[in-house]
Amino acid sequence: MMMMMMTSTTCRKMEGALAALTPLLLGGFGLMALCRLVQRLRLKNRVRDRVVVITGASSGLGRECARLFHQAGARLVLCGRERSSLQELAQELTESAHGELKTYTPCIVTFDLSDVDKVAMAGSEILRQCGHVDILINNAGVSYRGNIMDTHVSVQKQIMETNYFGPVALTQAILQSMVSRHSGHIVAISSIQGKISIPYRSAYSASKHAMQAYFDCLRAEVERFGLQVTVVSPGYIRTNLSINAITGDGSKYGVMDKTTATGWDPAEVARAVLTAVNHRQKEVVLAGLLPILATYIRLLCPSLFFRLMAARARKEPAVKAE
Ligand SMILES: NC(=O)C1=CN([C@@H]2O[C@H](COP(=O)(O)OP(=O)(O)OC[C@H]3O[C@@H](n4cnc5c(N)ncnc54)[C@H](OP(=O)(O)O)[C@@H]3O)[C@@H](O)[C@H]2O)C=CC1
Ligand SMILES: CCCCCCCCCCCCCCCC(=O)OCC(=O)COP(=O)(O)O
Repeated sequence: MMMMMMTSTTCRKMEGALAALTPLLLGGFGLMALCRLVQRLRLKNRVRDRVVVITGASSGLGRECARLFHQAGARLVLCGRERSSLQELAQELTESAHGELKTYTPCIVTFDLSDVDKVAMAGSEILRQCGHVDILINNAGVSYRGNIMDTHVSVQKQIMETNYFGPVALTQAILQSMVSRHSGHIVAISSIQGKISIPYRSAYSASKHAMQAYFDCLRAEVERFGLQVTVVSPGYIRTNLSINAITGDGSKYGVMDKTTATGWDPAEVARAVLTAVNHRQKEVVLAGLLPILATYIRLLCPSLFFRLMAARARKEPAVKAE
């Protein structure tokens, strides 16, 4: 009986508290919904009907960017080395259900980023086909696993050619047209490894540091022409990057690393790229607490960072066994 009384008293108290809280809760939810509505109304679509070139569109992050930018009404130019995988993607996009936005059949341009002459020709071909480029997303890239002592210089060059000189050559090929039109946005997909260097990634990290420096410089130089430059620095993303990575002797690494397998969803990173374009963000760092902390330690207390990295190098093998 005592128990029932207590329960019914508690229930009444709870009902009273709930009644008092309800307007507050409803007000809170209402306010949140209103904020979201305002945010959506404020969100500009700077992609609709625009010519958007995406390198490395055949897989991973590039593929997700292609899906998202296509849905947002972009006129896509899909780039990669293999026509068949890009054709398959173009077909998937063309056949996918559309919302109320007009969508376009993507164009395809194939070239190898490590051949700068071919890259320049591809840039001209893109301009010939589309007239101009509104947004260039330098996404394609290749990673590397190995220690410096056992890595052939040709491998160091190969990674720099694909990840740095390729994007530089493509940007250069399209830049003059953007400057003449006083309009254009160039996105560079770098990495958190463009900000900190970790052991056994020399070539990759160097290429991403170079990319960061080049595009920071470009941003400053082209601002007066009304052009935008965004550098995106993600942490691990769940793609085939580690499988496609090359080792010190140039062979394929071929392993899906745990860090990659448990990384960010590429669709989520693609959404951040779209938001960066729509909001004209100059820099986006998309990483967890530890990598971000590491970038601050590198900046504010380099000696600690060097000790941490040396300890990491001692602990980890250069190339993991399968
Ligand atoms: N996955 C991750 O953890 C992270 C990735 N990034 C960056 O994201 C970008 C996309 O990589 P991700 O999607 O993860 O990896 P994927 O390996 O899935 O995709 C890489 C893309 O780059 C293209 N590519 C590679 N080499 C060349 C070349 N020589 N010429 C032309 N295209 C080339 C590939 O196209 P194809 O082989 O069909 O020619 C492929 O479409 C890269 O710049 C990477 O550094 C940044 C941080 C973390
Ligand atoms: C006293 C405080 C201790 C704090 C410890 C901080 C040190 C943590 C080190 C963190 C290193 C993060 C590395 C992140 C690397 C990364 O996300 O790279 C993204 C990529 O580009 C992945 O390419 P990969 O080919 O390497 O898979």
